[in-house]
Amino acid sequence: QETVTKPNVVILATGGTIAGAGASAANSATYTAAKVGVDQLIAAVPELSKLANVRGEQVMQIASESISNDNLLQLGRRVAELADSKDVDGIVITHGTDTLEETAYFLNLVEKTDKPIIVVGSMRPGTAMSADGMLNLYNAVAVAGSKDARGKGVLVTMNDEIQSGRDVSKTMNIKTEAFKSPWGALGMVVEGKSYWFRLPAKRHTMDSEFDIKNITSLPNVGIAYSYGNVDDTAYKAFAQAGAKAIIHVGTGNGSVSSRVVPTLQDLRKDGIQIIRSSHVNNGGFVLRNAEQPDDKNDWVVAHDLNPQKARILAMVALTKTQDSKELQRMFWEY
Ligand SMILES: NC(=O)C[C@H](N)C(=O)O
Repeated sequence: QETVTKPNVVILATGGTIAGAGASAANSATYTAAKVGVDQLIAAVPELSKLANVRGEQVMQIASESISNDNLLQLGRRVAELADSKDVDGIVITHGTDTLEETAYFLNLVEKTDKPIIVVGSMRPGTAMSADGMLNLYNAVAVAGSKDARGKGVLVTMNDEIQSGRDVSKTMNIKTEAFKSPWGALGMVVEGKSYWFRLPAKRHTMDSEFDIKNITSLPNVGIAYSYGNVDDTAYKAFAQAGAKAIIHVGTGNGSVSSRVVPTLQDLRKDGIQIIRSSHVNNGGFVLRNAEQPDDKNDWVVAHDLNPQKARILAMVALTKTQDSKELQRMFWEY
């Protein structure tokens, strides 16, 4: 009989709905997140042992809306330690879906490894009818253990799709078809096998200039949302609270209300970086000097990064530079 050596995959559990529990099987939306421990998650999918030698670690147990910068750093450091270990072939992180796109992008920027790192969650708790967590986890372990997932950056397996952690975003809060990228999925995972269609073009992991091992803390970056009749209250409050950068969530092209422009010009003169993004639903595409004179104002554009991803890159970038031109380069390259 042929002996196949199975890959070693570590599952780092952080909480979320994938570890959630409801009162009845009919509770697909009403439940408590972050209840079930990692050993129980693994035990619920016995088929994992056919894919890989799996072991679990409970890194934290929280709903992802409560993830802090310190949590991100803690998780990032543990991922780096495991990635450095010779007996680890791939890492899966179970995570709440609310900020999953932020954590996935953060790890994509700061982990210096080509080993697969997969972030996964679920839209329904494991106690619900048609719970999606088991299959999402099975797919995550399958991709984490596969050689062809190496070097593709941090990935997300939700709803049978393999998404780039850089691009993917939660676009819906109740359907299992929730995670989408404006530029499409990278591939599919079906019955434990991956099928690839495209590769990420942006810098990540091995090719990134950022390294979790050199990051001791992350700066305060705020996000201020635009709408009709907006004023500068939020921007001033973030500045007062010590923000080093403010992500402007503009309308359309990342446009800025005439009531807000002078404040943003002043804040920039005070040393705060102003980064223009957009709140359009299907992904923004903000270009320099379109609608606002960024060269003159010394502002930065987030290009296609949504506001919450722009915050992640701004925090990581500001650990290396305070120069707005360098910051803009990073926003084009990552
Ligand atoms: N579906 C989920 O995981 C939502 C939950 N609030 C969380 O992010 O932890």
